[in-house]
Amino acid sequence: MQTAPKIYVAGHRGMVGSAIVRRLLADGHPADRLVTRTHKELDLTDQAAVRAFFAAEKPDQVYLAAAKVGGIHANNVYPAEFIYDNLMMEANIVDAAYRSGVRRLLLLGSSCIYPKLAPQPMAEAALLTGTLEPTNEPYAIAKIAGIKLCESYNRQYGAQGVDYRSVMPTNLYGPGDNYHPENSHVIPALLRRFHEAKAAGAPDVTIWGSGTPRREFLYVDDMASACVHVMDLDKATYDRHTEPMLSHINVGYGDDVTILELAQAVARTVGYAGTIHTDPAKPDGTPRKLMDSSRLQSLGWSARVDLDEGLQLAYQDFLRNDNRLG
Ligand SMILES: NC(=O)C1=CN([C@@H]2O[C@H](COP(=O)(O)OP(=O)(O)OC[C@H]3O[C@@H](n4cnc5c(N)ncnc54)[C@H](OP(=O)(O)O)[C@@H]3O)[C@@H](O)[C@H]2O)C=CC1
Ligand SMILES: C[C@H]1O[C@H](OP(=O)(O)OP(=O)(O)OC[C@H]2O[C@@H](n3cnc4c(=O)[nH]c(N)nc43)[C@H](O)[C@@H]2O)[C@@H](O)[C@@H](O)C1=O
Repeated sequence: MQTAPKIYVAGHRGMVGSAIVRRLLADGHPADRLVTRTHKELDLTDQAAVRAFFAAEKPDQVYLAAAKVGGIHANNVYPAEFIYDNLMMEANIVDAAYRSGVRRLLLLGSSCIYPKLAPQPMAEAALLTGTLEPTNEPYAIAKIAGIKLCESYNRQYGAQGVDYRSVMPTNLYGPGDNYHPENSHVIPALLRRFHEAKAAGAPDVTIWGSGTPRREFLYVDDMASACVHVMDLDKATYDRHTEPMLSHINVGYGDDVTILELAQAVARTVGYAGTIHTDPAKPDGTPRKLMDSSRLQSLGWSARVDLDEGLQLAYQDFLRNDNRLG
C-alpha cells in the first residue's frame, strides 16, 4: 500500500489552517502524516529556523495558510507588519520547501491582489492591471509577491518536479475567526457587535463606512475543500487550466451583498431587532470585490454553504467562544 504524503499545514491554528486540517482528517488522511508547528514553536519569519525545520521534517506537501491577517482597520494601522511578516513567511517557506525537496505547495493569497477598480467579476487576468486599494496595498503587494515566488520557482525548477500553486480566496468567515472589535474582518466584528447590542438591549448599532461596498463571502470549510481540491489536481490538469505566469486560481462563493445587507443578515442571525446606522467617517475600502471563479469551477469545484447557513454556523462558533473573548 502507498504511504500517505507527509503534509505540513503552516498556520494550522488559524481559521483556514484549522479548516484544512479538519478537511484532511475527514478525507482519511492519517493524523501521524500531518506536520504542524505553533507560532511559538516556529516563527515563520525566521529564515534559519524555517530552513532547519524543513530540513528535519522533509514534508511532501505544504499548505501555506500562515499569514499576518486582519480587516480594513488592522491593514491601515499595521502596514509594516502586514508587508514584512507576509513577505518573510512566504519567501522563507517557499525557498526552504524547494531546498528540502518539496514538490507540491499551495500558497493562500487574497482577492485584494486585484486593482481597486478591476472589472467585475475579477478574473485572474486582472492581476497587475491597475492601482491597488490603498488601505491594503502593503498586504496585497506581499500576496502578489507570493504568487510570483511560486511561479518563479516553477519556471526555474519545474524540471526537478517543483509544482507550487496558489489560490486567491475572497473574504472568508467561519469557526476559528478573530472576533477582535477593531482588528477583525467585517463578519466576526458584526457578529460580536450585534450580539453585545442584543445582550445590552441597545436600541441601535453602527457599522463602519457607508454600507454600500459590496463583498463576496465564502464559508471557511468551503475554502478548505477548495484548497485540498487544487492541491490534489494532477499536474497536467492544473497546467491545462493555468499559464506559467498567470497561475493563481480564484476561490469565491459566486455572489456578493452590500455591507448594509450583510449587517441586516447578521442582525437576523443574532436575533437583534434595533436600528442600524452607518459611519461614513470610517473607510469603505474597495467598492466591490466579486471574484470570477470560473477557472476553479471548470476544474470541478463550487461552494456549498450559503451566507445564511454560514452565518448561523459562524454565530454558533462565536457563542462557543464568547466566554474567552475578554
Ligand atoms: N480571513 C480572511 O477573510 C481571508 C484570509 N486569506 C488568507 O488565508 C490565509 C489564512 O488566513 P486566516 O486563517 O484567516 O488567518 P488567521 O489569522 O486565522 O491564521 C493565521 C495563522 O498564521 C499564524 N502566524 C502568523 N504569523 C506567524 C509567524 N510569524 N510564524 C508562525 N505562524 C504565524 C497565526 O498564528 P498566531 O495567531 O499565533 O500568530 C495563525 O495561526 C492567509 O494567507 C490569509 O491571507 C485570504 C483572504 C481572506
Ligand atoms: C479579506 C480582506 O479584508 C480586508 O479588506 P476588506 O474587504 O475591506 O475587509 P473588512 O472585512 O475589514 O471590511 C469589509 C467592509 O465592511 C465594512 N465594515 C463595516 N463595519 C465593519 C466592522 O465593524 N469591521 C470591519 N472590519 N469592517 C466593517 C468595511 O468598512 C468594509 O467596507 C483587507 O484585509 C484585505 O486585505 C483582505 O484581503
